Amino acid sequence: MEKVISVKNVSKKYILYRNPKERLLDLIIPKKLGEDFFALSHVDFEAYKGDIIGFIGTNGSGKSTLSNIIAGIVPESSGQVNVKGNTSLIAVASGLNNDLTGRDNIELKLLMLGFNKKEIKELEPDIIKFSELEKFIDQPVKSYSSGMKSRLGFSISVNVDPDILIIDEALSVGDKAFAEKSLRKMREFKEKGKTMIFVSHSLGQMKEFCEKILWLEFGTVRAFGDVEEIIPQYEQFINKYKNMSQEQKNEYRNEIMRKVNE
Ligand SMILES: Nc1ncnc2c1ncn2[C@@H]1O[C@H](COP(=O)(O)OP(=O)(O)OP(=O)(O)O)[C@@H](O)[C@H]1O
Repeated sequence: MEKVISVKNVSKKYILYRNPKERLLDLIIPKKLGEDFFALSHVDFEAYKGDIIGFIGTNGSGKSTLSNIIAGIVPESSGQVNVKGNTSLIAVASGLNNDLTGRDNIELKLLMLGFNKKEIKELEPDIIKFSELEKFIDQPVKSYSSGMKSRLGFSISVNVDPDILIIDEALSVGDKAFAEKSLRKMREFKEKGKTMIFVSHSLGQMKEFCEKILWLEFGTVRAFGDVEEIIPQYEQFINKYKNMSQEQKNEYRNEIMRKVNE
């Protein structure tokens, strides 16, 4: 089996400032202002060609950060990331220019991906058809609902035939019919042996679609394994976690962070 994604000891640090003035001062005066915050800490993860992997974890656990790093949209602060082949990320808020029309966004994205004019003209009708945006395709994206944006992003990403497809919560907005159609398209990708990463809070979709699960917790890897093994453990954890008080949750978080930094 060919390894297509390798993430080794990856951390992502953000500096949290109390206000914009502090951020600006930090740029001008080399005095350390702001607080370090690790969205990811020492993450190891790998994927092989044809793997279909779900990322799960509570809010803020680092799923989108890791997806963005694998897609090459956000740089890691430390560690090594190797990705073989071209990736396409579908996220609700990803890569669309609000001032341009839907059609211009399609053309811009395809140009950036290296398609020539002729190829763009060939692909465009399929993308527009799949998006079901019809007469809205020549309206500026800022007038679109989040579901419409997601449809446009999804249609571009699946029609450019990427080697690795990363879908971050993009199926949770928009209507059921489009989500079904998108799932069908993803099943086609699965049959073609493409590698896919799927970020979702819907455990039903995860069970239906994924083979492996990466469970992230406060920016660290809690578990990585087969879907049948990890999802029940996660469900059990969630039931316990949601009944904890804020204090217990903080204590739990601190304990995990202590272990990671040992
Ligand atoms: N640009 C940024 N600056 C500062 N902190 C950030 C930035 N981007 C993300 N974070 C923080 O990093 C942490 C991980 O965020 P991320 O979006 O990866 O989590 P997630 O698991 O995808 O969450 P959710 O399920 O809510 O979408 C969060 O605490 C978030 O606030």
